[in-house]
Amino acid sequence: MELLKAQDITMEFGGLVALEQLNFSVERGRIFSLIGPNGAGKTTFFNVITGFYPPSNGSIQFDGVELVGVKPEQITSFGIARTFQNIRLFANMTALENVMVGQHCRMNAGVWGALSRNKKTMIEEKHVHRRAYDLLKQVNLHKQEDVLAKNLPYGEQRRLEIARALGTEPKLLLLDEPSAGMNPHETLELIKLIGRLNRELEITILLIEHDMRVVMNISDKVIVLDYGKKIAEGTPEEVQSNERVIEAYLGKKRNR
Ligand SMILES: Nc1ncnc2c1ncn2[C@@H]1O[C@H](COP(=O)(O)OP(=O)(O)OP(=O)(O)O)[C@@H](O)[C@H]1O
Repeated sequence: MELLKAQDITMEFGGLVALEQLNFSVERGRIFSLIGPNGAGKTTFFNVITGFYPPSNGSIQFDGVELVGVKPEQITSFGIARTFQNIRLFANMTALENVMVGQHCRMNAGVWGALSRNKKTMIEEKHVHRRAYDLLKQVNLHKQEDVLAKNLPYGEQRRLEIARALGTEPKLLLLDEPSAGMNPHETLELIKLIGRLNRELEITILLIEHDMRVVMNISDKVIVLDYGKKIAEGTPEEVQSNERVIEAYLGKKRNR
């Protein structure tokens, strides 16, 4: 069954059409990869799903709810979380604090509760603290709970971003180039982590990825964009041998 369904999504920036009448579905419980050459529109699509860019046309249904026109914070509370191509952590906060911030949208205490530090707020804070630690455990970073984000190695910063995203309790996790800058060992750990989140926490995953080893290893389905259009969709094997995909990557017969 579809968890996310985008219909006829067009995104224009001035005269540039970054996405053109894109139809795109992600089935619940699966791992989908979104690939395509540089500038194909992959990150733009993430920005449209998460409400950062209102599309010029089209609709996106998530778990039966329309997302177009909804603010990013509300989309997060519906159950969509993301990580970014360029890591966006709070550099001077510890690993644990970064994850605690991620849980903000699921907390009940408002500003007054936090300031007055009443009993209810204190209990909630304790809960948030414990859950943040559990999430660090999920990504195998619990031993680094007190390390400032900026002092973590690159691969660990990427895993911390994932833990922070998990704090929002997503049904759908969008990962933008999660393996970028990772060494082979870190990449292998990432592949295992993504598989575990999908299997054990039943999180549906859509990832943008350039590393074909990652894509081929973990994807149930691969969707290929080129110049804002979907040019192929299928299993990793099907997509790998698709003529249009090979042309797009090798730059043959390009007419734009
Ligand atoms: N805010 C913006 N204003 C103007 N043009 C934009 C904006 N964001 C993206 N674009 C353009 O839209 C097109 C698609 O960009 P996008 O970043 O989505 O591609 P991508 O497939 O994610 O590329 P990469 O793999 O290099 O990250 C590009 O031509 C880009 O320059």
